[in-house]
Amino acid sequence: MDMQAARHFFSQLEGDYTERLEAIAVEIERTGTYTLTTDELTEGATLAWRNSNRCIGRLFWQTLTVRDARDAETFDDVFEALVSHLRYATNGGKIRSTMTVLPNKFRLLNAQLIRYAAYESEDGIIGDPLSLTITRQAARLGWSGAGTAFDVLPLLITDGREVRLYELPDDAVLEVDIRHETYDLFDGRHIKWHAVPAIADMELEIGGLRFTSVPFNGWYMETEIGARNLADSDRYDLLPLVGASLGLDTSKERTLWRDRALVELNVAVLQSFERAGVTIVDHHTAAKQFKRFEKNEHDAGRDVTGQWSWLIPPLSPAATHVFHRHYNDEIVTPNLFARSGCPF
Ligand code: HEM
Ligand SMILES: N=C(Nc1cccc(CNC[C@@H]2CCCN2)c1)c1cccs1
Repeated sequence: MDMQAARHFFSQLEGDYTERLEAIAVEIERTGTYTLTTDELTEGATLAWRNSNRCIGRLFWQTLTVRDARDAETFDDVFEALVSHLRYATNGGKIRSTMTVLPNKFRLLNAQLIRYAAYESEDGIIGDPLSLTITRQAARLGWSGAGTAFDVLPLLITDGREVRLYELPDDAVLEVDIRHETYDLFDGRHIKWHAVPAIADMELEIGGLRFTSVPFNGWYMETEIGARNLADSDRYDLLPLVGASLGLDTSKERTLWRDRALVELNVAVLQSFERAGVTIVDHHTAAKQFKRFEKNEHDAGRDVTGQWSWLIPPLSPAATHVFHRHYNDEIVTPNLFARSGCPF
């Protein structure tokens, strides 16, 4: 552990940290590491969001709620913290951006707090193909779902020695029925999606310290659901069904039936979340908010870093300003990284 990384972090905070840095130097001398206060942890997590190059939602970086659960001792403490996180963040649909910092000793095998299970059947996969592995792991631990395409997976929590399985209570998992106000897009099939996206497989780095268990949520941009989760051929693959339900000529690409199906599927997602009173942002509004973020950062004398290929939305990217400018993809800390330790 080096003082250099600690000095870099504290130099970004308001105020004089000379004495604090001297105390940290002593702590590192004695223990090889140092401990952040809850306030320092909160500030660091907030800066990490501001530095997340792939995130289009950064205008609201100062609104993050950070819950310090580093005192969790048992598996039950961890589960309670996660359920409490989901209830607080969901807030009846008025979603609050939240991060819970757990002790590094505990880790979630789930990539997201809420994900749908996947089952292999003779006519293909039922549910979310991304969940095939975790569903098998849950089954090995005695879990069996109802077998529908939208079975919420249990949490798999490990302390490095054993894995324990916890079912989320229904009141911690808000879901939205996806229906178009004008068309029956799914030929009567019941399609839904969960309200809160909560990432559980990334690590937070602040001042040279790695926090390896920091589930965090925001709200969805509709394209994540309508242009990827429900549309990708290796996810729910609904475009052919939507195209047929709209009466489009799906026999050849040049009718652009796929593009028409995508637009109506994304309209249905926006209409459904709005009808349910659940926070969501469309990709045009999200891009305009990101433009305001760019201006705020410039006015604050800071350079914006970003990764163009992730910042452009998957639907009509060139209709947003993001597509038409370059971003410096330099990685600054504090930041959030994929679990493998590298940021990409
Ligand atoms: C508040 C509403 C938010 C919106 C609408 C939003 C939107 C997005 C979108 C659309 C992506 C790309 C995801 C993908 O394509 O898979 C993304 C990436 C990301 N966001 Fe945000 N975000 C929000 C809040 C947050 C918060 C609260 C954090 C953390 C404190 C955060 C950190 C990140 C990170 C680290 C990535 C990159 C993920 C990766 O590398 O896999 N975002 N965001
Ligand atoms: N709206 C969100 N979307 C988001 C953000 C970060 C990461 C992810 C998940 N990315 C991985 C998925 C799954 C494969 C490709 N995309 C989603 C948020 C999730 C947590 C806070 S905001």
